[in-house]
Amino acid sequence: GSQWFPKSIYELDICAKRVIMYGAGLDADHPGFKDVEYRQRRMMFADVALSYKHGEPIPRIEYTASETHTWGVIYRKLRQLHKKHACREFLDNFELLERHCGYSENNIPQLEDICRFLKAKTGFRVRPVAGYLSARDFLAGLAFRVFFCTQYVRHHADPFYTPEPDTVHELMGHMALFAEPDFAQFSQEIGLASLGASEEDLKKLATLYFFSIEFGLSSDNCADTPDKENAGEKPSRKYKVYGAGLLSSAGELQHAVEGNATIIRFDPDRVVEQECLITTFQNAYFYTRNFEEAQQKLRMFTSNM
Ligand SMILES: Cc1ccccc1-c1ccccc1CNc1cnc(-c2ccc(C[C@H](N)C(=O)O)cc2)cn1
Ligand SMILES: [Fe+3]
Repeated sequence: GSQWFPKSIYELDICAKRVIMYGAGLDADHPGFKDVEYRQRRMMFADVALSYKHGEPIPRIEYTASETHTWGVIYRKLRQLHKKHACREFLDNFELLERHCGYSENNIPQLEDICRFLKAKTGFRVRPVAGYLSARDFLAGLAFRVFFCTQYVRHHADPFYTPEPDTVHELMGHMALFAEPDFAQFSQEIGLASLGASEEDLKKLATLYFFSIEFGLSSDNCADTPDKENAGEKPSRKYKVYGAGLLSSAGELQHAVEGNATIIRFDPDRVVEQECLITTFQNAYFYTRNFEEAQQKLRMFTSNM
């Protein structure tokens, strides 16, 4: 029969319980796997997420000294890289998070405070999630301007790249741009297109999400965007970053914009052919001029789906 999808924001409670991987990176080779204390801590976070219902305030977490230390190490490193490589919209909204939501190197912000801030800015909400949802359930949230967020902190063993999303990724990567109207609209339209979509179309939309919201680059706000004349000179700083998976990983961020990564124009017909790598750096990244352009190309693509 036809695919079920949530008809109201309250039915996201059903999606949130359909966790498919509690510890995507917690298989045998993940540093957290052997750490019993870490695994027990993860179970506490899962309980909070599974008992959350839409409309309730998000429970505040008392983070440990170890979690806060890991956060601080990453925060200081990422903020240096953000200043060089993050797009203007990200930087402007991140400053608001520092001013209004308790963002600092000594404090892991609370989802409840961020939720109130985003609701006032673009109507976006966040809600806790225990781990990976299916692409269908995850994208359905975006249709209602709801973003499922993990609340646990990555294991301290490798702070600059972790194979699974954690709260550092959500807070340092995703939150700032959900305060940006054009980005919020683009995100919601991916979600709307996913409601009731066929498995084939859903996979395409998840890949478009992946290479934009998670790993996207933009070229509009670069002082020295390349033109023909200086083609032969040293590679100028051509791209800025808006993808959360890059903005939360010091390792992959430097790989994408300081290494010699493959960077291709964001054209949906080409993007959907690219394989999404879940536990390593991507083979290629896609850039758009700006969110307006990405929005137009997405609409063209989904109207022909
Ligand atoms: C493969 C999959 C499983 C479950 C649900 C959806 C999918 C799926 C289907 C199609 C396209 C992409 C996906 C997976 N989507 C994603 C989205 N985000 C991540 C991801 C994002 C950030 C991070 C953390 C980052 N590396 C860091 O170190 O900060 C780690 C993983 C990984 N996969
Ligand atoms: Fe993410």
